[in-house]
Amino acid sequence: MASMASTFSKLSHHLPHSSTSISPPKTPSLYGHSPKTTLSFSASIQSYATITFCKRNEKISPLVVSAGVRHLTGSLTRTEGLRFAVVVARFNEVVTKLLLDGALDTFKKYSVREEDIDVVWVPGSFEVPLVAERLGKLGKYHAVLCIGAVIRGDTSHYDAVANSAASGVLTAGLNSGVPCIFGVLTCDDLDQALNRAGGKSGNKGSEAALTAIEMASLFEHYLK
Ligand SMILES: Nc1c(NC[C@H](O)[C@H](O)[C@H](O)CO)[nH]c(=O)[nH]c1=O
Ligand SMILES: CC(=O)[C@@H](O)COP(=O)(O)O
Repeated sequence: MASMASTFSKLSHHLPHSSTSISPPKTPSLYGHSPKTTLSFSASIQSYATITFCKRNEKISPLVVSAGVRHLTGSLTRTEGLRFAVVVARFNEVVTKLLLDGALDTFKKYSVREEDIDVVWVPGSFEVPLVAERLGKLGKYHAVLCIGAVIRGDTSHYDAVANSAASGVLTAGLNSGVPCIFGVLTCDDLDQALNRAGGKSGNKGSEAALTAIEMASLFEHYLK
């Protein structure tokens, strides 16, 4: 802590009087997200106050009034005790199985235990939201990851299923109060879908699992 104080106090010589921020130690970055700054303090605050703000693991209410701005972000590394449900649509199973594999690999990589994950299969993406909301309301899970693949056909059926899945998953989260993550592909053809299920455009199931971990952690550690 002494060396932290001296680092900050040295830095403060170079800081303007207005509020500024210091980056925290790097955590694994999310797809499309850069590691975010989570600590902020004013240059006018002396080192003692700075040390107080740096004790990130302390159980302090986020609503405590302080001279520093608190930036709250879910952690990808504090996954102990987090439980997840995954709802997967069987329609276009050749794609959704790959998305699920990607999600499960990611949970494993981030130390989520297998016994803390339940996978629930449903017929199609249209059925995903109802089940997601029920799972959220059970109060057993910190996040519900929704997986599906809607692929355009000849009629407007695609729009009905894709839009229902998207707004339904949003509603499931809002109604249950548990983060419901949208891992449903909406693609023009099978190639596009396979490219996003472990092909050349990555694996969206894996990316959605990262989002689920971050949101679960945010809720568990700061928003309850
Ligand atoms: N066409 C796709 C569907 N259609 C099925 C619906 O999701 C639903 O199961 C049916 O309308 C009965 O309610 N589902 C997908 O996941 N992907 C599609 O491309
Ligand atoms: C979701 C779809 O568009 C597809 O499965 C339905 O195909 P179609 O529009 O040709 O009936």
